[in-house]
Amino acid sequence: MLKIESLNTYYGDSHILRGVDVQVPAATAVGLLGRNGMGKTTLIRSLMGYVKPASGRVLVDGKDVTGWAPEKMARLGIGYVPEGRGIFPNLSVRENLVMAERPGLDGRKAWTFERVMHTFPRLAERLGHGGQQLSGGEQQMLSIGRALMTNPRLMILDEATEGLAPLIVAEIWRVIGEIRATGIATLIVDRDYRKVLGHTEQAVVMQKGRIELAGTSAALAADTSRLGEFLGV
Ligand SMILES: Nc1ncnc2c1ncn2[C@@H]1O[C@H](COP(=O)(O)OP(=O)(O)OP(=O)(O)O)[C@@H](O)[C@H]1O
Repeated sequence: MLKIESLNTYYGDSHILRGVDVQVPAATAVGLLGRNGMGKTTLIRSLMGYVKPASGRVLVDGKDVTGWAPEKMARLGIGYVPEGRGIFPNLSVRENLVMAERPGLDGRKAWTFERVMHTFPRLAERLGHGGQQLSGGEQQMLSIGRALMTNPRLMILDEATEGLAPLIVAEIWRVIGEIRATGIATLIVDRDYRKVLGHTEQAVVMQKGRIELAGTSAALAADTSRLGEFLGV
């Protein structure tokens, strides 16, 4: 459903993305791997409309949506959980969730407030708390919950487990598994390449703004020498 073709993005004079091609087929989980600073977040920000690519195309269901604003991309059914979380700190947990609620493009309401509560019991216990009163892990859950309330067809998760305690990290991976099982396509960035490869069907590895490796996650996981070369593991 998402196709990125020959994307080039600059920050000022710095050429960051250098002809990136990535596809996320419907209901498929794709991992985006690469060391720090290789361009993963820039790729996501370019496809979501936060940064304007200099050239190349972003296609959703074959339609050219390059340069569309983030709100318009969200209305196409793309849920984005940004690195560093995207919640409203001054609103309560309930308000953060309810304001995000909307049916999917096809009218589906698979994800409701009740279901998000069921998925994240911790949030259910803190409905009246303000976003800023939550722990880092709870904020991350709220950020994922907000994206799910939009009933997306594709979820983009950028470093959703970063800086969290092991138990919370395990909880987030469990939820990622649940999201996948409901047929939502996912694009997952995470430092834990084993977990990424274990939770995706396909993966790409970025190095200095280029896709250097791409294939099934199983094949990439088996090619430890090449993974080591690009991920430094
Ligand atoms: N707003 C910006 N202005 C200028 N350069 C930037 C900006 N954001 C990122 N960069 C640079 O672009 C390059 C790619 O960064 P990006 O954040 O996309 O990498 P990443 O693979 O997501 O890594 P990380 O895991 O560290 O976020 C880096 O060299 C970074 O320093």
